[in-house]
Amino acid sequence: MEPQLILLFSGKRKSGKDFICEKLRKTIGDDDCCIVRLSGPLKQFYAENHNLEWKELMSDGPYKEQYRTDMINWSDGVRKKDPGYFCKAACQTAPSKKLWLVSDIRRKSDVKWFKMNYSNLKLIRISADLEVRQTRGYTFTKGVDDVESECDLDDFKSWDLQLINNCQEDSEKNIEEIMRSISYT
Ligand SMILES: Nc1ncnc2c1ncn2[C@@H]1O[C@H](COP(=O)(O)OP(=O)(O)OP(=O)(O)O)[C@@H](O)[C@H]1O
Repeated sequence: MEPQLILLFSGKRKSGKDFICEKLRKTIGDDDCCIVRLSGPLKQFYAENHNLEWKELMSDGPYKEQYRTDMINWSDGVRKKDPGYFCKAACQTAPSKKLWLVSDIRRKSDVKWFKMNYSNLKLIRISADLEVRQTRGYTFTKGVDDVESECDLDDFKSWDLQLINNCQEDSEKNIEEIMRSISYT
């Protein structure tokens, strides 16, 4: 079964993409929806290639940050040959649910791939103030924050929803707004 609706989430590091997706998943329930992470197959293939612990890479800790730059460069090489490689891999292994929450689109080529392969999409941009992101652990890192994976969608204009996520209250409003804007049976 193909999903009836796919929500694609984008946002700068520590804007709270994962936080919002998890909250939404809990609100909607696992029967109808699941989170799809493009970083899943990317990290899995990177770990296999480099003899690393995949589960550690998937967690939100220092291990992930340690390898972030190299992972970006390595995955850019893969994407050069096939821009949709990680999107395809993530969707092929995603569970069959009515609604997919894709938590980490980063490039115009990700948007393009989903538009080419699925019809019912909503694009959602999450943002948070720099100071707030800093309290969540963000520090500017050269080679991570000034490259395509972090900046390519900064000038993208066709968002269906643009949400500010600075605090708990914002996140609750955001969930309500997303819930109002989606429909599937
Ligand atoms: N509205 C919020 N209220 C409180 N804490 C939040 C909120 N949004 C995010 N956080 C916290 O901020 C941290 C970063 O959030 P999250 O991992 O969702 O960001 P992200 O955009 O997915 O980051 P990355 O791109 O680095 O994976 C987490 O510890 C999360 O719990």
